[in-house]
Amino acid sequence: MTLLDVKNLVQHFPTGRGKAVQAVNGVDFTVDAGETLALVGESGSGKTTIGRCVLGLIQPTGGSILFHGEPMGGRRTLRSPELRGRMQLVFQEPAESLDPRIVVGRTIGEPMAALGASRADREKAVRLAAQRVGLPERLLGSYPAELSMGLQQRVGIARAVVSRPELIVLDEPTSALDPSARAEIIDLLIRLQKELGTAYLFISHDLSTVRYLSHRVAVLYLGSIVEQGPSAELFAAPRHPYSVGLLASVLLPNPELRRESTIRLEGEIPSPIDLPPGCPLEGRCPLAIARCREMPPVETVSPGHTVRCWRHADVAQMEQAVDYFERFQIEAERILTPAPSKQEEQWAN
Ligand SMILES: Nc1ncnc2c1ncn2[C@@H]1O[C@H](COP(=O)(O)OP(=O)(O)OP(=O)(O)O)[C@@H](O)[C@H]1O
Repeated sequence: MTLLDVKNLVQHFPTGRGKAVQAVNGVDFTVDAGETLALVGESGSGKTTIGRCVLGLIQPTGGSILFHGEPMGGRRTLRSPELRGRMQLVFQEPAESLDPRIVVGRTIGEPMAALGASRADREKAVRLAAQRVGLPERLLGSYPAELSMGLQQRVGIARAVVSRPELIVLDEPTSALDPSARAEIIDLLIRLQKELGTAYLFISHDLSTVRYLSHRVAVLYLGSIVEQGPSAELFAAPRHPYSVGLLASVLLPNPELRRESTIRLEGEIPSPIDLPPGCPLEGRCPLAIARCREMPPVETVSPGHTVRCWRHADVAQMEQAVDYFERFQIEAERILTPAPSKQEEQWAN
């Protein structure tokens, strides 16, 4: 069942000099009940802006966002009475999203209070949510500053799941965490999705976590989705030069896995105020031809997989030999598996 249907979404922010930051430029995607769609891209590619539009927090310049077939925006936001508790948000910085003066048990219960739950129901829901996210009950009376960053993020997630929402927008939920807390939070999010059937819109620039969590991936560049497809397919055989560049850049730090990438992106990202008339990647793409400079690429669609690139057939051919999927598996495991502690090492020997 389609939960969220985003069509031709456009978000431009006027700069005051007759120009505008073209943050989102005609984006289409859907999210089904219970699935995870990852929005990936470098800083400034428009991920957070899309998340804010989806939750009705900003009014898009154009296009439509349907949640259960009804448009978002105007008075219909995640806080409107009809949608309260059905959509939630988890932020990147747990400390900033929690009120330092309020004990975490009360913070977790906020969505239930907004729904008008009785005190007894609220307390029951808070205990259940804390249990679900692995937050010991004795910590419910603590203040955020008394908890580690990983536990603070568990509080943020408990607050998001307490009302059993259908959709959670997760905005870089693990990027502020150390590797071991990150791995735990990823496992937790996967488990919660299985238990509760919640859909996730997972915003991230970190491809190694995206690979673990998402069913489908949409790759954003300068406010456009350049490639979108099933996660396994996109990681195994990316079809857009930008996706290849992103994947290769994650693998580059590890010399064991490094391979001379066939496609390297160099040069400056154009300004979102002055986007080029053709493909926005043209100036950085080693495969670019005259047509790329002159005309924006049309979207090529094969079942479940879209790509916007005039050279996509050549990319597919060039990248066939690279098993990114296998390389990612190894690299993601290396990144996500915490090094054993000194004590563990002593026990092992
Ligand atoms: N309120 C605003 N006014 C003007 N420009 C904005 C506003 N919000 C975002 N932008 C611009 O829109 C573009 C997209 O920003 P956005 O925060 O959505 O990107 P992002 O991919 O989420 O980046 P990051 O990973 O750094 O959060 C950027 O150029 C940003 O400067």
